[in-house]
Amino acid sequence: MVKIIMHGCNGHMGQVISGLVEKDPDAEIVAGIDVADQGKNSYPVYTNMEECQVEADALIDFSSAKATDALLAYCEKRKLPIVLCTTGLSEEQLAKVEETSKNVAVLKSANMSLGINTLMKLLQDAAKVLATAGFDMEIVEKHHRLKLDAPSGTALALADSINEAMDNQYHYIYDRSQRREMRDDKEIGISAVRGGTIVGEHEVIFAGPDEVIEFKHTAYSKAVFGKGAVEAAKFLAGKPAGRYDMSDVISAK
Ligand SMILES: NC(=O)C1=CN([C@@H]2O[C@H](COP(=O)(O)OP(=O)(O)OC[C@H]3O[C@@H](n4cnc5c(N)ncnc54)[C@H](OP(=O)(O)O)[C@@H]3O)[C@@H](O)[C@H]2O)C=CC1
Ligand SMILES: O=C(O)C1=N[C@H](C(=O)O)C[C@H](O)C1
Repeated sequence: MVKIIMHGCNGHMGQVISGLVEKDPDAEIVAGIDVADQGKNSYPVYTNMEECQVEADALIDFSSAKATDALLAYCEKRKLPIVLCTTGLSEEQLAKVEETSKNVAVLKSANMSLGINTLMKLLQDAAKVLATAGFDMEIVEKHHRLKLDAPSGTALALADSINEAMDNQYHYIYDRSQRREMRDDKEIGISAVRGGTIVGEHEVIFAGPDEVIEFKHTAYSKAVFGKGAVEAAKFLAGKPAGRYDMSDVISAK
């Protein structure tokens, strides 16, 4: 039985995971942490992270980048493996994630779904052929009106995956509204759409002379992220310090 602390337990993803774990005989949420105790969880909820000293095997985080610094320090101090799913982290926070992973197991992934993590690999192969042949690459992401960060962490991760396969020759363009020049060969354009209740859509467009190839992933429910996060917590329990990602979880299955 894997014992989990749910950070951001009152939020949309915190509630999805609470529901999934209730039906899972191999996992249990032993405590939640959030800014308030709204009385909607069956486990104890702490509003002061430091006061939560409940024994656990892993912590799952879906909260806010504002909480990330304190959360990393808390998990490092407690030697508590952390599944970090919050997006919108700053460069400084990304460096802190690397530092923390020297002392405790950290699995950071902007998208916990099997589909997106498979797409990342497919895109590397596609880019090696198509970008090398001069195709332009653009990413368009669409999310619900409540999403705070843009572009999505997933859009950035997809771009990074492509860029890594292309020896990091590309730079990212987020806004063309002030530009009066043609697109350059080494850019990946990233555009964000926000509206309604769209769970999450990512399109990667390879546009070449007289032909276009599009890869598209659509999440139809937040459960795809929740399932991945619970699997990640089970995988991470008992792991030594280090940086992990969803490809480690998928290949261990
Ligand atoms: N990696 C992945 O697969 C996915 C990542 N995400 C990311 O996860 C994050 C959360 O998403 P979602 O659940 O939809 O967002 P919500 O806003 O619904 O939930 C976030 C929760 O965290 C709480 N919170 C805010 N600040 C703190 C803090 N300092 N300490 C503790 N809790 C805090 C919020 O409280 P309050 O409402 O009072 O502010 C809220 O209860 C986002 O960054 C999102 O992009 C989302 C889906 C999938
Ligand atoms: O905020 C969300 O909802 C999501 N955020 C993640 C991101 O920023 O990529 C993952 C998913 O697309 C949903």
